[in-house]
Amino acid sequence: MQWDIVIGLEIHVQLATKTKIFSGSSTAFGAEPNTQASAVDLAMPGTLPVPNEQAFRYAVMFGLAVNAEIGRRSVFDRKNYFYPDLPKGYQTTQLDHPIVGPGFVDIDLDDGSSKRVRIHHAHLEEDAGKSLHEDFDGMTGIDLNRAGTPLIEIVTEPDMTSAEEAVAFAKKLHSLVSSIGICDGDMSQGSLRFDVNISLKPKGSDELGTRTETKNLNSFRFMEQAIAHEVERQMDILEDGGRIIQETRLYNGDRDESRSMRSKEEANDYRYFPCPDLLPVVIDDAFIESARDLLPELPDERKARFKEQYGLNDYDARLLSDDARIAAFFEEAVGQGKDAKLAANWVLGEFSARLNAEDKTVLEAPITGSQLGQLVARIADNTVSSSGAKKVFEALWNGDADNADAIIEAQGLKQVSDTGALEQMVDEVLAGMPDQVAQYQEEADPKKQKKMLGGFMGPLMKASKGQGNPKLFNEILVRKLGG
Ligand SMILES: Nc1ncnc2c1ncn2[C@@H]1O[C@H](COP(=O)(O)OP(=O)(O)OP(=O)(O)O)[C@@H](O)[C@H]1O
Ligand SMILES: [Mg+2]
Ligand SMILES: [Mg+2]
Repeated sequence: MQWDIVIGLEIHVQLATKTKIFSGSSTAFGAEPNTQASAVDLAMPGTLPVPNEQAFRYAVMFGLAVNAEIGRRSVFDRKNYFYPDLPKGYQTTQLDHPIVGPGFVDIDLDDGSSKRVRIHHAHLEEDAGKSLHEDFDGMTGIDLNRAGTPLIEIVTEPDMTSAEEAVAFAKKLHSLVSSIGICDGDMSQGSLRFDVNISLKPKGSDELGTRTETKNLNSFRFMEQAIAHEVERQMDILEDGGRIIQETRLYNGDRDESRSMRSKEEANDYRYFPCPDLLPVVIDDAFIESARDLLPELPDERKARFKEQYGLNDYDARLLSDDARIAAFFEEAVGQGKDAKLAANWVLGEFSARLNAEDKTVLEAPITGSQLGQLVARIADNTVSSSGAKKVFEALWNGDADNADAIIEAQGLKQVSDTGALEQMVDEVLAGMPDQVAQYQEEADPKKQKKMLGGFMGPLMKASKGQGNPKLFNEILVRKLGG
């Protein structure tokens, strides 16, 4: 039997506010456990929550960035459940009146096509605390520093049909929330967490199958693995004539295993009701417009600009525009914008490969965009050959000098582009190879002739101690041999 895969995502995005959503406690990461949880965060009797305006501003910025309607009147509800890291006994969240209504995000796929993923809504809520199992023997530690940290939960429609699409969407969302500055984007600190809802249906069928939800994936790689794992598990069950139980599952990426956390039958009854401590929040036009003013260029807009301004193709433009830091590095390297395609090749090629190999982010790179830009300019104006440029790059990266010109000078990598000198070398080399010259001139097939040119290049490069400009050598050769 052939199956269609159906995927919908719920994404928790930690908002980059300085303080919590309903109190003045700090949200800074890494403090001593339980030093940043106030009486309000723990809902001690007699305390009252005070909404953090910045959290609303960030949520509205997100809504605008995903083309969504903004909820003009959003209401907080209590979602009641019992868990050790939830001291209030309920999570303050939004159910029926979220701050962000329906919107969409367009994703680019590897085959060059693009696809629209609809956002069902996004709501504001507070995070819970954290249970710590590692440092405690026979006990669980509770750290409430995270309790009350503002989140938006983004819920998509079940529009994705493969792990590739789901990961592309997740990456796009990561790029979006980081670019607009509402989230620090640090996945290792849990700033973005993905819940993946997956079901299968017979190929072509209109009816959705029963879904499972795999919770709390915090890396793109685990997300991809968890989807592959769950699709296979469901397929095995369905092909054996079984049925899928709607349940929440946990995936262990280190072991590539998943287990059931709870089924729908044993699911919590959350007893949602409007929070009596918080009034509905009304968002007016002025607030929306001031949030819009804070939005920087969005990745999609940047991509369009890169194509237009620098003449890049769609693929390069996307790779360079998704991450604001890579985009900034590229634009620094491009300088006046003359050699954009070459700069793009170096940023996406040598530079990115080096970052990957050393597991570094752009910000940790030992060279700046303008340093790379100077090297690119020297390649473009023929001062250095492409093989010489690799040596210059290496030296820049290692900090041997802080600019390409100094390295080209110190390592004698300057190409000879003085035509007079090059012509003389060509004359001397050709004089020493009369048989090959005759052979070339007798050859009628231009393709074969072109190949034969290679035979002269070796001796020419040798004669110029590797510093002759190959392009110019080639031009001179063709001219002299042809005439
Ligand atoms: N048949 C299905 N197959 C795959 N995904 C589905 C299917 N039906 C719904 N979904 C997706 O499941 C998600 C449902 O999220 P939603 O927040 O509405 O409910 P929930 O998971 O029951 O609640 P909670 O927030 O408590 O986890 C959405 O992303 C939706 O697109
Ligand atoms: Mg949900
Ligand atoms: Mg869910």
